[in-house]
Amino acid sequence: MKKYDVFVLGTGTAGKLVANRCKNAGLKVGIIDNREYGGTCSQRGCDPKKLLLASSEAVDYARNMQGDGVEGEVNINWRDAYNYIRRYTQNIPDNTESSLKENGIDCYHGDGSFVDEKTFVFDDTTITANYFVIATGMQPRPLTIPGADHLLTSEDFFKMKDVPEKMVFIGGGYIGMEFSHMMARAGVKVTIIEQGDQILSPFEKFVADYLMEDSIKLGIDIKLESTLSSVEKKDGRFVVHYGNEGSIHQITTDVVYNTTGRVPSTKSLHLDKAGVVTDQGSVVVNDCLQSTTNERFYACGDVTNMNLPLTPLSNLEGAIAAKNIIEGKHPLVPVDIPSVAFTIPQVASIGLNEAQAKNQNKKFKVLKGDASGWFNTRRMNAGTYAYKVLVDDETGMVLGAHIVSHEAGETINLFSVAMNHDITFQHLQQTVFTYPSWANDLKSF
Ligand SMILES: Cc1cc2nc3c(=O)[nH]c(=O)nc-3n(C[C@H](O)[C@H](O)[C@H](O)COP(=O)(O)OP(=O)(O)OC[C@H]3O[C@@H](n4cnc5c(N)ncnc54)[C@H](O)[C@@H]3O)c2cc1C
Ligand SMILES: NC(=O)c1ccc[n+]([C@@H]2O[C@H](COP(=O)([O-])OP(=O)(O)OC[C@H]3O[C@@H](n4cnc5c(N)ncnc54)[C@H](O)[C@@H]3O)[C@@H](O)[C@H]2O)c1
Repeated sequence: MKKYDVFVLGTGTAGKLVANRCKNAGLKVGIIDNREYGGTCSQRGCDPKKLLLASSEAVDYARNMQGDGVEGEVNINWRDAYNYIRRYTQNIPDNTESSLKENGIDCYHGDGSFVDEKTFVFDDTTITANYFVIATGMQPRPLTIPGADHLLTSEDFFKMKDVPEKMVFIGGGYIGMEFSHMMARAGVKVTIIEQGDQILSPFEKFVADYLMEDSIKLGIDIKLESTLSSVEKKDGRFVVHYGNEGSIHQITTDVVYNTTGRVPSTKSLHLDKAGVVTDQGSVVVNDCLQSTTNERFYACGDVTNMNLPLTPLSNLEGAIAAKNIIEGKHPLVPVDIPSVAFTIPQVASIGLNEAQAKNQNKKFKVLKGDASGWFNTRRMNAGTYAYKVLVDDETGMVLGAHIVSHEAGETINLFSVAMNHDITFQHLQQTVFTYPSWANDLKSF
């Protein structure tokens, strides 16, 4: 039997942060993970994805500049790119664990569950704690269609040593689109089967449509309003059956990735025995990130029912959960959250889209345009560049911004500063920026 002030489940972005903050405040802290330490973002999410993307970006840049200063064919060497991410990820588990231990946190490995409101058990160890923190994140959504066991996930993507000739992604969300763009640039014939009527459904249709057009030009075959029905293995390949407009179609391919979303990792924890209520697996928390049904429990990161599952939010929520455990009442103040899909071009967004602003009866003006001919894209033959910004008539504040461009993920951060610090769009436009730069383009929006 071990007793802690705080016991954290999960060693990803959120879990590590809570554990370290609580320990630094003088509390006795233990942490556990049921797999290697370090979590999703650094090992099987954002970071390895961006490392892989670096070669796609380099190739794309060089190809666009052919005949305008660059000559010679440039291609992606996937095996080298695979080794490149391995070199980055391989030390993360050990480094994460040793840094937690050096801070005086007790580190455990195991797959445990709750037996009552204050007791967690794994192997032959029993843990009691004043506070438990659930930071177990999410995992790929399992599908139940016939042949589901043939489907690979985003985790398998990062273990792929060589690229096949053909690939199918089920789901054209963040992961499906980001991976498709990398694969198409590596020479793979990609098909996306997406049940919705647009790709990247959380994004404003105006910018998602530009990406749709670019993706098609890149050679990606996108089947919208199409739902996967089954997958069968045939002669060492896979036949994907999907429904569209009432009939069933099929595609033969080498690999099929399930990129239909992610679900909270809470099933094996038996949170019900601890009196912690969940909603579709997500831990239901109040604005202090405390379980609404057991005050000994906090939750943060992807596993909560609070925010979008993104790394900056796992960080933010981890910090708030720690502050509440250490000091008491510190509610999470709602913030405007920027988000970007790392395709080429990138699609980025913050705040309300036009339909949402109308539904909320806002009075606003829409600044929208195609900037493909502007200097920033022209100088690198980068092609697509478009924006839509919603500005409140009364306050002059930005209600929402939506951009598709080579650097949309950076430009959107300027809107985040403005929206989160009450800077009007006019003041943003009046700011002096470097020239020529993407930030400076805001003056012409
Ligand atoms: C392919 C991909 C690309 C992404 N790209 C981006 C991006 O570019 N930008 C961005 O902001 N976000 C991105 N995300 C999302 C981002 O990775 C997550 O939001 C973030 O990692 C969540 O952090 P977390 O600490 O909440 O959970 P995690 O990092 O998932 O940590 C949860 C930890 O809990 C452990 N765990 C699970 N179950 C148990 C259990 N029963 N007992 C003990 N431990 C358990 C897990 O092993 C894991 O170590 C991406 C995700 C994926 C999959
Ligand atoms: N750049 C980033 O910030 C980034 C990158 C990757 C992941 N993420 C995070 O991870 C989360 C999960 O990403 P994701 O791409 O797995 O999920 P997602 O929710 O973004 O996309 C899933 C897509 O699959 C479609 N779909 C679901 N079931 C289907 C079916 N049976 N047949 C066909 N299509 C189907 C959905 O309509 C949706 O478009 C995201 O919500 C995001 O928060 C962020």
